[in-house]
Amino acid sequence: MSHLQRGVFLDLATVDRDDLDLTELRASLPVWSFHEHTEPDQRLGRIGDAEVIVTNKVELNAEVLTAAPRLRLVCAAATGTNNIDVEAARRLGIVVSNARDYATDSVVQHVFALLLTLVTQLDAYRADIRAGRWSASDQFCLLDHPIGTVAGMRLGIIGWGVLGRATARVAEAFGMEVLVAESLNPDRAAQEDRVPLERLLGQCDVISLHCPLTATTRHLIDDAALRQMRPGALLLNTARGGLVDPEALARYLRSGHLGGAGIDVLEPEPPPADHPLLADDIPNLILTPHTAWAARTARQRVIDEVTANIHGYASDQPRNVVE
Ligand SMILES: NC(=O)c1ccc[n+]([C@@H]2O[C@H](COP(=O)([O-])OP(=O)(O)OC[C@H]3O[C@@H](n4cnc5c(N)ncnc54)[C@H](O)[C@@H]3O)[C@@H](O)[C@H]2O)c1
Ligand SMILES: O=C(O)[C@H](O)CO
Repeated sequence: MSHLQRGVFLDLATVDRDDLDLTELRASLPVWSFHEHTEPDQRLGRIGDAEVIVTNKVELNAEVLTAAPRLRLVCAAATGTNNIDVEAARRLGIVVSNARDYATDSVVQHVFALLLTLVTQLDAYRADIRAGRWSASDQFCLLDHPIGTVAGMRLGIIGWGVLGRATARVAEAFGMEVLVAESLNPDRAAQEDRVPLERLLGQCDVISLHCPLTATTRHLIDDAALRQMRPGALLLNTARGGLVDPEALARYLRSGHLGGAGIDVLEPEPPPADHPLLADDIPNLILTPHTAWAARTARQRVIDEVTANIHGYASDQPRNVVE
Protein backbone atom coordinates (compact mmCIF):
# COMPACT_ATOMS: atom_id res chain seq x y z
CA MET A 1 0.00 0.00 0.00
CA SER A 2 1.24 3.51 -0.84
CA HIS A 3 0.36 5.91 1.94
CA LEU A 4 -0.85 9.19 0.52
CA GLN A 5 -1.61 12.09 2.82
CA ARG A 6 -2.42 15.25 0.96
CA GLY A 7 -4.24 16.11 -2.25
CA VAL A 8 -4.95 19.40 -3.96
CA PHE A 9 -7.69 19.97 -6.55
CA LEU A 10 -6.61 23.03 -8.53
CA ASP A 11 -9.73 23.86 -10.57
CA LEU A 12 -12.81 22.28 -9.00
CA ALA A 13 -15.16 24.95 -10.41
CA THR A 14 -14.46 23.66 -13.94
CA VAL A 15 -16.18 20.39 -12.97
CA ASP A 16 -18.53 20.99 -10.03
CA ARG A 17 -21.21 23.65 -9.75
CA ASP A 18 -22.36 22.42 -6.33
CA ASP A 19 -24.38 19.73 -8.07
CA LEU A 20 -22.01 16.79 -7.63
CA ASP A 21 -21.38 14.34 -4.81
CA LEU A 22 -17.76 14.70 -3.66
CA THR A 23 -18.09 12.48 -0.55
CA GLU A 24 -15.99 9.59 -1.90
CA LEU A 25 -13.37 11.90 -3.33
CA ARG A 26 -13.04 13.77 -0.02
CA ALA A 27 -12.70 10.43 1.79
CA SER A 28 -9.98 9.15 -0.54
CA LEU A 29 -7.19 11.10 1.24
CA PRO A 30 -6.77 12.37 4.83
CA VAL A 31 -6.10 15.99 3.82
CA TRP A 32 -7.51 17.91 0.84
CA SER A 33 -7.34 21.48 -0.41
CA PHE A 34 -9.96 22.37 -2.97
CA HIS A 35 -9.55 25.48 -5.13
CA GLU A 36 -12.15 26.77 -7.55
CA HIS A 37 -9.53 28.09 -10.01
CA THR A 38 -5.74 28.41 -9.92
CA GLU A 39 -3.77 31.04 -11.81
CA PRO A 40 -0.29 30.08 -13.09
CA ASP A 41 1.47 32.07 -10.36
CA GLN A 42 -0.60 30.37 -7.64
CA ARG A 43 0.30 26.81 -8.63
CA LEU A 44 3.43 26.19 -6.57
CA GLY A 45 2.08 27.81 -3.42
CA ARG A 46 -1.05 25.67 -3.60
CA ILE A 47 0.68 22.42 -4.49
CA GLY A 48 3.12 22.75 -1.56
CA ASP A 49 3.87 19.29 -0.24
CA ALA A 50 0.84 17.58 -1.84
CA GLU A 51 1.40 14.03 -3.08
CA VAL A 52 -1.67 14.10 -5.34
CA ILE A 53 -2.76 16.87 -7.72
CA VAL A 54 -6.12 16.87 -9.47
CA THR A 55 -6.41 19.20 -12.46
CA ASN A 56 -8.85 19.58 -15.28
CA LYS A 57 -7.16 22.32 -17.30
CA VAL A 58 -4.45 23.94 -15.10
CA GLU A 59 -1.15 23.56 -16.93
CA LEU A 60 1.41 21.36 -15.20
CA ASN A 61 4.65 21.85 -17.11
CA ALA A 62 8.09 20.42 -16.35
CA GLU A 63 9.00 23.40 -14.18
CA VAL A 64 5.96 23.01 -11.93
CA LEU A 65 6.30 19.23 -11.70
CA THR A 66 9.99 19.50 -10.84
CA ALA A 67 9.26 22.05 -8.12
CA ALA A 68 6.63 19.87 -6.38
CA PRO A 69 8.78 18.03 -3.83
CA ARG A 70 6.41 15.24 -2.72
CA LEU A 71 4.25 14.85 -5.81
CA ARG A 72 3.57 11.22 -6.81
CA LEU A 73 0.28 11.20 -8.67
CA VAL A 74 -1.37 13.64 -11.07
CA CYS A 75 -5.02 12.89 -11.80
CA ALA A 76 -6.46 14.61 -14.85
CA ALA A 77 -10.16 15.27 -14.24
CA ALA A 78 -10.44 14.87 -18.02
CA THR A 79 -9.56 12.51 -20.87
CA GLY A 80 -7.25 14.97 -22.60
CA THR A 81 -3.89 15.46 -20.86
CA ASN A 82 -2.30 18.01 -23.21
CA ASN A 83 -2.06 20.47 -20.26
CA ILE A 84 0.30 18.07 -18.44
CA ASP A 85 3.92 17.39 -19.41
CA VAL A 86 3.54 13.61 -19.27
CA GLU A 87 7.12 13.01 -20.40
CA ALA A 88 8.54 15.20 -17.60
CA ALA A 89 6.28 13.42 -15.10
CA ARG A 90 7.60 10.05 -16.29
CA ARG A 91 11.20 11.22 -15.85
CA LEU A 92 10.38 12.41 -12.33
CA GLY A 93 8.65 9.14 -11.42
CA ILE A 94 5.24 10.85 -11.14
CA VAL A 95 2.28 8.80 -12.38
CA VAL A 96 -0.31 10.58 -14.55
CA SER A 97 -3.81 9.04 -14.64
CA ASN A 98 -6.73 10.30 -16.72
CA ALA A 99 -10.49 9.71 -16.92
CA ARG A 100 -11.66 7.44 -19.72
CA ASP A 101 -15.04 6.76 -21.24
CA TYR A 102 -16.74 9.04 -18.69
CA ALA A 103 -18.41 11.45 -21.12
CA THR A 104 -19.08 9.27 -24.14
CA ASP A 105 -22.87 9.78 -24.22
CA SER A 106 -22.45 13.49 -23.63
CA VAL A 107 -19.78 14.04 -26.30
CA VAL A 108 -21.46 11.88 -28.93
CA GLN A 109 -24.82 13.61 -28.55
CA HIS A 110 -22.93 16.91 -28.86
CA VAL A 111 -21.23 15.81 -32.08
CA PHE A 112 -24.64 15.06 -33.56
CA ALA A 113 -26.19 18.22 -32.14
CA LEU A 114 -23.56 20.19 -34.08
CA LEU A 115 -23.92 18.08 -37.22
CA LEU A 116 -27.73 18.09 -37.27
CA THR A 117 -27.86 21.82 -36.54
CA LEU A 118 -25.69 22.43 -39.62
CA VAL A 119 -27.48 19.99 -41.91
CA THR A 120 -31.02 21.09 -40.95
CA GLN A 121 -30.10 24.82 -41.00
CA LEU A 122 -31.69 25.03 -37.57
CA ASP A 123 -30.01 28.33 -36.66
CA ALA A 124 -31.03 30.04 -39.90
CA TYR A 125 -34.68 29.00 -39.53
CA ARG A 126 -34.78 30.03 -35.86
CA ALA A 127 -33.38 33.43 -36.88
CA ASP A 128 -36.09 33.69 -39.57
CA ILE A 129 -38.83 33.06 -36.99
CA ARG A 130 -37.37 35.63 -34.59
CA ALA A 131 -37.28 38.12 -37.47
CA GLY A 132 -41.02 37.54 -38.15
CA ARG A 133 -40.51 35.84 -41.54
CA TRP A 134 -42.70 32.81 -40.78
CA SER A 135 -45.63 34.97 -39.66
CA ALA A 136 -45.21 37.12 -42.77
CA SER A 137 -44.95 34.12 -45.10
CA ASP A 138 -47.60 33.38 -47.74
CA GLN A 139 -47.26 29.62 -47.18
CA PHE A 140 -47.24 27.16 -44.29
CA CYS A 141 -43.46 26.62 -44.22
CA LEU A 142 -40.23 28.40 -45.03
CA LEU A 143 -37.90 26.84 -47.57
CA ASP A 144 -35.18 29.44 -47.87
CA HIS A 145 -32.22 27.48 -46.58
CA PRO A 146 -31.38 24.16 -48.27
CA ILE A 147 -31.74 21.19 -45.92
CA GLY A 148 -29.61 18.06 -46.28
CA THR A 149 -29.89 14.60 -44.75
CA VAL A 150 -27.09 12.92 -42.86
CA ALA A 151 -28.28 9.56 -44.19
CA GLY A 152 -26.08 8.76 -47.15
CA MET A 153 -23.31 11.12 -46.10
CA ARG A 154 -19.79 9.79 -45.66
CA LEU A 155 -18.23 10.55 -42.26
CA GLY A 156 -14.47 10.54 -41.77
CA ILE A 157 -13.28 9.88 -38.22
CA ILE A 158 -9.81 10.99 -37.14
CA GLY A 159 -8.92 9.28 -33.83
CA TRP A 160 -10.27 5.74 -33.49
CA GLY A 161 -10.56 5.61 -29.70
CA VAL A 162 -13.50 5.62 -27.29
CA LEU A 163 -15.18 8.72 -28.76
CA GLY A 164 -14.36 8.08 -32.42
CA ARG A 165 -15.84 4.58 -32.24
CA ALA A 166 -18.94 5.69 -30.32
CA THR A 167 -19.52 8.48 -32.86
CA ALA A 168 -19.20 5.94 -35.67
CA ARG A 169 -21.85 3.67 -34.11
CA VAL A 170 -24.41 6.49 -33.97
CA ALA A 171 -23.45 7.66 -37.47
CA GLU A 172 -24.17 4.20 -38.85
CA ALA A 173 -27.55 4.21 -37.12
CA PHE A 174 -28.28 7.46 -38.99
CA GLY A 175 -27.41 5.75 -42.28
CA MET A 176 -24.01 7.36 -42.71
CA GLU A 177 -21.02 5.55 -44.19
CA VAL A 178 -17.95 5.71 -41.95
CA LEU A 179 -14.29 5.91 -42.98
CA VAL A 180 -11.48 5.90 -40.40
CA ALA A 181 -8.18 7.75 -40.82
CA GLU A 182 -4.86 6.02 -40.41
CA SER A 183 -3.22 7.16 -37.20
CA LEU A 184 -0.32 9.51 -37.81
CA ASN A 185 1.51 7.82 -34.96
CA PRO A 186 3.89 5.34 -36.62
CA ASP A 187 3.94 3.10 -33.53
CA ARG A 188 0.28 2.23 -33.88
CA ALA A 189 -0.65 -1.38 -34.50
CA ALA A 190 -1.81 -2.67 -37.87
CA GLN A 191 -4.03 -0.25 -39.68
CA GLU A 192 -5.93 -2.35 -42.20
CA ASP A 193 -9.29 -0.86 -43.11
CA ARG A 194 -7.91 2.61 -42.41
CA VAL A 195 -7.70 5.33 -45.01
CA PRO A 196 -4.71 7.67 -45.42
CA LEU A 197 -5.60 11.11 -44.07
CA GLU A 198 -5.31 12.80 -47.46
CA ARG A 199 -7.74 10.35 -49.07
CA LEU A 200 -10.16 10.58 -46.13
CA LEU A 201 -10.25 14.37 -46.40
CA GLY A 202 -11.00 14.23 -50.12
CA GLN A 203 -13.68 11.54 -49.89
CA CYS A 204 -15.84 12.57 -46.93
CA ASP A 205 -18.83 14.88 -46.56
CA VAL A 206 -18.15 15.31 -42.84
CA ILE A 207 -14.88 15.10 -40.89
CA SER A 208 -15.01 14.61 -37.12
CA LEU A 209 -11.90 14.97 -34.94
CA HIS A 210 -11.38 12.60 -31.99
CA CYS A 211 -7.62 12.37 -31.54
CA PRO A 212 -5.56 13.88 -28.71
CA LEU A 213 -3.61 17.12 -29.12
CA THR A 214 0.08 16.25 -29.31
CA ALA A 215 3.12 17.71 -31.05
CA THR A 216 2.20 15.54 -34.07
CA THR A 217 -1.46 16.49 -34.27
CA ARG A 218 -1.10 20.26 -33.70
CA HIS A 219 -2.75 22.01 -36.69
CA LEU A 220 -3.45 18.63 -38.28
CA ILE A 221 -6.26 20.48 -40.04
CA ASP A 222 -4.31 23.30 -41.64
CA ASP A 223 -4.66 25.19 -44.91
CA ALA A 224 -3.55 22.19 -46.99
CA ALA A 225 -5.92 19.81 -45.21
CA LEU A 226 -8.87 22.19 -45.58
CA ARG A 227 -8.07 22.57 -49.29
CA GLN A 228 -8.22 18.79 -49.66
CA MET A 229 -11.70 18.63 -48.11
CA ARG A 230 -14.61 18.33 -50.53
CA PRO A 231 -16.37 21.55 -51.53
CA GLY A 232 -19.31 21.91 -49.16
CA ALA A 233 -17.92 19.44 -46.60
CA LEU A 234 -18.44 19.96 -42.87
CA LEU A 235 -15.81 19.92 -40.11
CA LEU A 236 -16.61 18.92 -36.51
CA ASN A 237 -14.11 19.44 -33.70
CA THR A 238 -15.02 18.27 -30.21
CA ALA A 239 -11.44 17.15 -29.43
CA ARG A 240 -8.99 20.03 -28.94
CA GLY A 241 -8.76 23.52 -30.45
CA GLY A 242 -5.08 23.14 -31.29
CA LEU A 243 -5.88 20.45 -33.87
CA VAL A 244 -7.19 23.10 -36.27
CA ASP A 245 -5.50 26.22 -37.69
CA PRO A 246 -8.19 28.78 -36.80
CA GLU A 247 -7.15 31.43 -39.35
CA ALA A 248 -7.29 28.85 -42.13
CA LEU A 249 -10.69 27.54 -40.98
CA ALA A 250 -12.10 31.07 -40.93
CA ARG A 251 -10.81 31.61 -44.50
CA TYR A 252 -12.31 28.38 -45.86
CA LEU A 253 -15.69 29.12 -44.26
CA ARG A 254 -15.73 32.69 -45.58
CA SER A 255 -14.81 31.54 -49.09
CA GLY A 256 -17.63 28.98 -49.01
CA HIS A 257 -15.25 26.10 -49.77
CA LEU A 258 -16.38 24.47 -46.53
CA GLY A 259 -20.13 24.03 -46.05
CA GLY A 260 -19.87 24.60 -42.30
CA ALA A 261 -18.12 23.77 -39.07
CA GLY A 262 -19.24 22.73 -35.59
CA ILE A 263 -16.54 23.63 -33.10
CA ASP A 264 -16.61 22.96 -29.34
CA VAL A 265 -12.96 23.69 -28.59
CA LEU A 266 -10.65 26.61 -29.30
CA GLU A 267 -7.09 27.45 -28.40
CA PRO A 268 -6.60 29.09 -25.98
CA GLU A 269 -9.59 28.68 -23.68
CA PRO A 270 -11.21 30.91 -22.80
CA PRO A 271 -10.58 32.47 -26.22
CA PRO A 272 -9.59 36.15 -26.40
CA ALA A 273 -12.29 38.40 -27.87
CA ASP A 274 -10.21 38.78 -31.05
CA HIS A 275 -9.81 35.03 -31.64
CA PRO A 276 -10.11 34.44 -35.42
CA LEU A 277 -13.12 32.14 -34.97
CA LEU A 278 -15.05 34.63 -32.82
CA ALA A 279 -15.41 37.10 -35.71
CA ASP A 280 -19.11 37.66 -36.35
CA ASP A 281 -18.94 37.48 -40.15
CA ILE A 282 -18.04 33.78 -40.48
CA PRO A 283 -20.88 31.89 -42.17
CA ASN A 284 -22.09 28.44 -41.12
CA LEU A 285 -19.93 28.27 -38.02
CA ILE A 286 -21.45 26.90 -34.84
CA LEU A 287 -19.38 27.39 -31.70
CA THR A 288 -20.03 25.91 -28.28
CA PRO A 289 -17.92 26.78 -25.18
CA HIS A 290 -16.22 23.39 -24.57
CA THR A 291 -19.44 21.87 -23.29
CA ALA A 292 -19.48 18.56 -25.18
CA TRP A 293 -18.42 16.63 -22.06
CA ALA A 294 -20.42 18.63 -19.55
CA ALA A 295 -23.62 16.65 -18.89
CA ARG A 296 -24.07 16.38 -15.11
CA THR A 297 -23.84 12.59 -15.23
CA ALA A 298 -20.49 12.85 -17.03
CA ARG A 299 -19.15 15.41 -14.55
CA GLN A 300 -20.09 13.09 -11.68
CA ARG A 301 -18.38 10.22 -13.49
CA VAL A 302 -15.19 12.21 -13.94
CA ILE A 303 -15.07 12.79 -10.16
CA ASP A 304 -15.69 9.08 -9.59
CA GLU A 305 -12.90 8.21 -12.06
CA VAL A 306 -10.46 10.51 -10.23
CA THR A 307 -11.43 8.86 -6.94
CA ALA A 308 -10.89 5.40 -8.44
CA ASN A 309 -7.50 6.49 -9.82
CA ILE A 310 -6.40 7.67 -6.36
CA HIS A 311 -7.55 4.39 -4.76
CA GLY A 312 -5.82 2.43 -7.54
CA TYR A 313 -2.51 4.21 -6.96
CA ALA A 314 -2.82 3.92 -3.16
CA SER A 315 -3.30 0.15 -3.42
CA ASP A 316 -0.31 -0.22 -5.79
CA GLN A 317 -2.60 -0.85 -8.76
CA PRO A 318 -2.43 2.42 -10.68
CA ARG A 319 -5.18 2.67 -13.28
CA ASN A 320 -5.68 4.72 -16.45
CA VAL A 321 -1.97 5.50 -16.52
CA VAL A 322 -1.16 7.87 -19.39
CA GLU A 323 1.95 6.65 -21.21
N1 LIG B 1 -14.89 18.49 -25.99
C1 LIG B 1 -14.95 17.72 -24.92
O1 LIG B 1 -15.74 17.99 -24.04
C2 LIG B 1 -14.08 16.47 -24.81
C3 LIG B 1 -14.46 15.46 -23.93
C4 LIG B 1 -13.67 14.32 -23.84
C5 LIG B 1 -12.53 14.19 -24.63
N2 LIG B 1 -12.19 15.21 -25.47
C6 LIG B 1 -11.01 15.08 -26.35
O2 LIG B 1 -11.24 13.96 -27.18
C7 LIG B 1 -10.03 13.23 -27.32
C8 LIG B 1 -10.35 11.77 -27.61
O3 LIG B 1 -10.99 11.17 -26.49
P1 LIG B 1 -11.13 9.57 -26.41
O4 LIG B 1 -11.83 9.28 -25.14
O5 LIG B 1 -11.68 9.04 -27.68
O6 LIG B 1 -9.59 9.17 -26.29
P2 LIG B 1 -8.93 7.79 -26.72
O7 LIG B 1 -7.56 7.80 -26.14
O8 LIG B 1 -9.83 6.66 -26.43
O9 LIG B 1 -8.82 7.91 -28.31
C9 LIG B 1 -7.91 8.72 -28.97
C10 LIG B 1 -7.51 7.98 -30.22
O10 LIG B 1 -6.73 8.85 -31.04
C11 LIG B 1 -5.71 8.04 -31.64
N3 LIG B 1 -4.60 8.88 -32.07
C12 LIG B 1 -3.54 9.28 -31.35
N4 LIG B 1 -2.72 10.01 -32.13
C13 LIG B 1 -3.30 10.05 -33.35
C14 LIG B 1 -2.96 10.64 -34.59
N5 LIG B 1 -1.81 11.31 -34.68
N6 LIG B 1 -3.79 10.47 -35.65
C15 LIG B 1 -4.94 9.78 -35.53
N7 LIG B 1 -5.31 9.18 -34.37
C16 LIG B 1 -4.51 9.33 -33.32
C17 LIG B 1 -5.31 7.08 -30.52
O11 LIG B 1 -4.65 5.96 -31.08
C18 LIG B 1 -6.66 6.73 -29.94
O12 LIG B 1 -7.21 5.63 -30.62
C19 LIG B 1 -9.30 13.45 -25.98
O13 LIG B 1 -7.90 13.35 -26.14
C20 LIG B 1 -9.72 14.86 -25.61
O14 LIG B 1 -8.75 15.78 -26.05
C21 LIG B 1 -12.94 16.35 -25.58
O1 LIG C 1 -10.71 16.05 -22.10
C1 LIG C 1 -11.80 16.11 -21.52
O2 LIG C 1 -12.23 15.18 -20.84
C2 LIG C 1 -12.65 17.35 -21.70
O3 LIG C 1 -11.96 18.33 -22.40
C3 LIG C 1 -13.16 17.95 -20.42
O4 LIG C 1 -12.13 18.35 -19.59
